[in-house]
Amino acid sequence: MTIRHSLQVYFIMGSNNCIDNPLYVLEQALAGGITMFQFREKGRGAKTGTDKQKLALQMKELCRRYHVPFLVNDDVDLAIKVGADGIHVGQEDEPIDSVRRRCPEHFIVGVSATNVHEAVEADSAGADYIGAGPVFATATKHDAKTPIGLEGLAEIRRLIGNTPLVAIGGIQEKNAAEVIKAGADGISVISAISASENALTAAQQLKLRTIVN
Ligand SMILES: Cc1ncc(COP(=O)(O)OP(=O)(O)O)c(N)n1
Ligand SMILES: Cc1nc(C(=O)O)sc1CCOP(=O)(O)O
Ligand SMILES: [Mg+2]
Repeated sequence: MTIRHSLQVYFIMGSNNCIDNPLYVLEQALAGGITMFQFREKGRGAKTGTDKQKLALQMKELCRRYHVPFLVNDDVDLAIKVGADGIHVGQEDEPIDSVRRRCPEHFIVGVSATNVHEAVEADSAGADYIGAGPVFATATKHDAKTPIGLEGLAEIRRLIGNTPLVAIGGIQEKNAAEVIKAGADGISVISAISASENALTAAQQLKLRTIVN
């Protein structure tokens, strides 16, 4: 599967994003058809050190069983150590050229963009995909920037051409289809799955809403 296609339903989660056991939630989401996963262990109550590494390895193994790419957020050293499929870095994380020098050649390297300038810069720097957002308001990331809206997402698509593009921030079943229509190759979500009553059906519904006819 190409990176573009893997972006269709890109689930992001850390242990502090869900009430249930995160491994149970992840397996339900995988069974429901998510196409990429990012381990994002940060914020209040997040695991650290060997506890974080152990959970990363357990989540990686689950993703391997479902043939879904396993990426790590921010923590390049951990991504390399656990044999992840890639890393996601934002504007305040390790620069992409430094990440490329340190990571295995096959690594998927995703880069965040909160505006058109950052998107064009990330594209020029050789990001494998761009995570653009927040598209809508979100309470999940305490330091999220001002929402760019569907217009901002469409402008980014116009400026980066065919580079794989995933939208993030406040995306739910009700607005997923319009995000794809605006030009994203896929949606990236945390709470739409991690805070749902049923992660399997939540993933299934998001997948149905992101199919382009
Ligand atoms: C797919 C995707 N897009 C954007 C982000 C946000 O990354 P960043 O700006 O580095 O913020 P944190 O997630 O590190 O708080 C992401 N993680 N994934
Ligand atoms: C991790 C993250 N990054 C964002 C960005 O704008 O770069 S918004 C966000 C949180 C997404 O959570 P939810 O799907 O629950 O809104
Ligand atoms: Mg980051």
